[in-house]
This record gives sequence, structure tokens and C-alpha cells, in this order.
Amino acid sequence: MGTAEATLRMDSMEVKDEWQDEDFPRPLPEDGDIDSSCGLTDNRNHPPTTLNVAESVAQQHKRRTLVAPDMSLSLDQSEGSVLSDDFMETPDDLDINVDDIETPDETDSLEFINNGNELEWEDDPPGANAKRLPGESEEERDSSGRLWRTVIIGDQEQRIDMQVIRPFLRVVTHGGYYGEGLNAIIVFAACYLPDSGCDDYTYIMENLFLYVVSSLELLVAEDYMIVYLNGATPRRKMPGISWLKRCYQMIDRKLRKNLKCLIIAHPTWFIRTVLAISRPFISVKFMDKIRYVHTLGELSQVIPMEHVQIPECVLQYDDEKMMAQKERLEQDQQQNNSTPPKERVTNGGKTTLTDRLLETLPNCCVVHQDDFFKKPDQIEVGEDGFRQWDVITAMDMEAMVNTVKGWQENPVKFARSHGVSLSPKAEGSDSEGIHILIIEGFLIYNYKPLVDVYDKCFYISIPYEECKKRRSTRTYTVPDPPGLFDGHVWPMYLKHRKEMESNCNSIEYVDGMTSREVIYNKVYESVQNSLLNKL
Ligand SMILES: Nc1ncnc2c1ncn2[C@@H]1O[C@H](COP(=O)(O)OP(=O)(O)OP(=O)(O)O)[C@@H](O)[C@H]1O
Ligand SMILES: NC(=O)c1ccc[n+]([C@@H]2O[C@H](CO)[C@@H](O)[C@H]2O)c1
Repeated sequence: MGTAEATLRMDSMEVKDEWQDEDFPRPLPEDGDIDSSCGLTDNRNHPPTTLNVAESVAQQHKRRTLVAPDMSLSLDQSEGSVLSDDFMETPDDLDINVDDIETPDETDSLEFINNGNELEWEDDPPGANAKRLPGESEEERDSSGRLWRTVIIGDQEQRIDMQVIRPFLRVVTHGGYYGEGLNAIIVFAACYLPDSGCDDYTYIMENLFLYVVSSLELLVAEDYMIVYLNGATPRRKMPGISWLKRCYQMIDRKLRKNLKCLIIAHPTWFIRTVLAISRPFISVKFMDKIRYVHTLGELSQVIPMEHVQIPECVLQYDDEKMMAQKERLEQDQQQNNSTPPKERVTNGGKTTLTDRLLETLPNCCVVHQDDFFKKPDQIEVGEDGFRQWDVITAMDMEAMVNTVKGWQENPVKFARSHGVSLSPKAEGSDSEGIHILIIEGFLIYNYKPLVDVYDKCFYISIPYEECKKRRSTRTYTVPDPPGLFDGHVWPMYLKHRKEMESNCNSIEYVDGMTSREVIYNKVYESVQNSLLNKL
């Protein structure tokens, strides 16, 4: 499988181990009197659902004060709704100009130069008239009755227009704790964000931005994770990438270090693509913290869900997703049971997998090795009396390589001439966008000029019995003469497999006996992993 431009990684690593490696968390002092809807209590039994920073300030006993360097808070006008593809079939609408994205700086790499931001300890007793801590706040009404919250972020005082962001406060909630200490789970529900078409969008986002950053400072005592709920969020509500980036940059260094994991629930192709493209300005360390979970069920295997408030629309989205998956599985099973024998094919399911990937991967073309079989009269007859179909010389491999080269030289042209519809981005320019070529065949790892082309190799295998069974129901353009399978096909398979193993060292083996769904998920995720890694 070749990729002209890269993307997407999805780590399926077990994250628990990583958390457990961290320093043992210390308990945070109890908070007192807190508004029932408050987001700041540290009461583990009743984690808050929304945030009210004003009343908890005096209750803090001993807290770390983290002084971050000065930072500019202005948000540019370029906020857009770029991260969701809920309304797209593929990430066709990807319209991020990588050239516009800033290159890494020291803040991106998580390493502030020693800028006075050392760790300090606040030893004041409760209620002491201490200066406000980062993120802590005061609220007041101005003469027109408008409610303002003043927070300190880094060492800058910021005012948040609470009135304007009131409807969106559920964007950030406290989702309880994981592990054994006060490792907070911060839930970011994108579905609660304002619609980018609304009046004052930039102003709202600017204030929301301050609110999110200050909330984080208050909610987090030790290590923490962010669960980003992406499901059920229309694209127009998604925050611009620069907004997210600024949020991340604004939180101080220690907080960024303490972020152990960013779980993105219900990620879409688009969101992964955006992350991939953002890679140049996102540190490797940060990328390593990202985990994707596709369902709430998966999420519940990673974190305790007891106090995680999932918005109704996200629950519904998850239900629908599960239903759709179930239907697909059932359809798959039905097909398996009812496909007339003549439609059945021999091998491990390459075509089945390829067809599915073609539907879901963006700007994806395919080259089938079988299309390069020579005419029957050009196929040599072996000493065994069989036409030697299962050898590399049975195909015009030069023509196949040229076809692949054609794609490499101009994937857009190739796609057009093969009737593949491209994303607008890919259409607009010959060099932009992601292009993927799937090369599918039974001897694609036995021809050196092709082997050099691949970025990613998969090998689906099934055992002899199953292969023979499937093959017996298959009718090729030239039907198998009796005995061909045992006399030629299988021995050649064994020979080529050995050869292939010494040719390629990075093949991912896929068990063709597992369900289509499992095979597809495995390959799809692996492709995304690699694409992300490449950026
Ligand atoms: N995971 C699977 N489990 C069971 N049956 C499968 C699976 N994947 C595919 N099949 C079935 O096996 C048969 C062969 O699948 P497919 O055509 O995808 O194989 P192939 O590798 O492309 O074969 P060939 O190389 O001979 O063209 C089909 O009937 C398909 O429905
Ligand atoms: N596609 C063809 O023309 C053809 C003809 C005869 C045999 N085959 C078989 O296809 C398999 C690969 O898909 C090989 O095992 C060939 O034997 C294909």
C-alpha cells in the first residue's frame, strides 16, 4: 500500500500502564462550601459537572502555584470549524494550509526556557488573604449588570465575560478521577461549543478560551487526562485548530506535563487528518499522549465512567454508531451464508478488504495484480502439465509497475482516469491532499521493483483447508483444471511465501479467518497510525 502524502495514527496501546508509572498522586485538600453545580469540588464521590471558580478560592490549603511566562491572549480571526467531518463522507473538506500553520517553537515542544516558571508551594492556611492563584477568580457585575469573572492565567489577569459564555459552560466538566490519587478526568464536550455561524462567534470563543484554560488550572491537582468528546458535533461547531493550539499553549508548562493522556472519543477521519497535518507544530511528546476510542464502550474500558457526564446527543450518536456496526456485521454474516458459490473467491479476503478501504480512505485508488495476467496462451505449461498461473512471469509485471508509477507521478490524474472521486482539496492542486494507492494481489511481495514502492504491507493468510474450500467455489476467467490447487497453487503459495518473508521485513500479518470487520478495523487503524507517524 503506498501513500503519497501521509497522515494518521491511531494508537491502541494500553494507557493504564503509562498512568501507573507516574508519581504516586498526593491528595488535594478538601474544598468546602461549593455551589451544587460547581465544577471545582474535589469531592471524589461527587465530581462537579460545571465550573464555578469563585467560591473555592479560600478553601485551598496547600496548592502548587505555577507561574507561566507572559503570553498574548488575542485570538486571531481565523477560527473556523475545521475539525469534524460528521457531515462529510471523507475528509474532503480539509482546508488547512499547512504553510499557514506556525512552525514549532519552544512552547510547542513543551519546554519553556527557564522563564521564571518554577514550581512554588502555597503554604498559606485556609482563608488566608493570599494572592489569587492561577486560574482562580473573582466575579463582579459591571454598571450595566454584566457578569465578569477575573482570572489569573500565568501571571496575567484576564476578564471573562461570563454572560456571553453562560450557554456554553458545559463544554468543560470534571469527569471524576482515574488511578489511585487525584488524577482528574477533564471532559471536553465539543457538542456544546457555539455554532461558528452565530453572532459574536470570535468574541464568545475568546472568552470561552479563557474559561477553559482557567478551569483547567483549577480542576487539575496532579496528573490528569482530557477526554475530548467529538461525537455528535457538527462541523460548524468545531473549534479552529488555532483555538485548540492556544488553549494548549496557554496552560502552563507543569499542567501540560501533567496531561498524561488526551482521549479523543468518536474521532472522525477528518479530526485525525487535522491532527496529522498539525503534527509539525505539535510535539512528539504530545502526539504520544493522544489515544482514540471509537465507542463509549471502549472509553469505559479505559477510564471509570461513573462521573463522566456524557451529553445526551453523544449517547445517541454512540447508539447509532453501534447499531450501524451491528447491522454491518449481520449483513456480512448473511452474505457469507448466502453468497452463491460462483461468486465466492479463493483467498483470504483481499478484495473484500480492498473494497471496504476504498470506501473509507480518502482519495484512494487501487491497482489489482490480477488485471495484469497474461493471456492463457502466453502462460507457460510446466513439467507437471499445468499452466503456471501462480508464478510472477504469468503477469506483465512491468506494465503493473508502470501503472503504479503513473499514480506516483500524478495521483490526481490517475484518480480521474480511474473514476475515483477526489476531495476538493485534492482536486484543487496536484500536490495537496492525501493520496493513497492500494496495491492488491497474491504475488505483490515477490517482485522487487514493487516491494520498493510500499509504505505499508499487509499479508492476509488462511490455512490450507479453508483456502482449498474457498478456491473450489471460485470460477476464474480460466477455470482451475482438476488437481491444480494441490499440484500447483498451494506449492507455489508455500514457495512464494518463503521468498516473500526474506524480501520484506515489515509485513503485518492478518488472520484471514477472523471476521471481515476485524480485518478491516485492524488494517484501517494501522494505516492511520502510519500516516500520522509520517507527518
Ligand atoms: N474474513 C472473512 N471471513 C470469511 N469469509 C470471508 C472473509 N473475507 C472474505 N470472505 C469471503 O471469502 C471469499 C473470498 O474473498 P475475496 O474475494 O475478498 O478474496 P481474495 O483474496 O480477493 O481472493 P482472490 O485473490 O482469489 O481474488 C468471498 O466469498 C468473501 O465473501
Ligand atoms: N484472473 C485470471 O485471469 C486468472 C486465471 C487463472 C488463474 N487465476 C488465479 O488467480 C489467483 C490469484 O488471484 C491465482 O492463484 C491464479 O491461479 C487467475
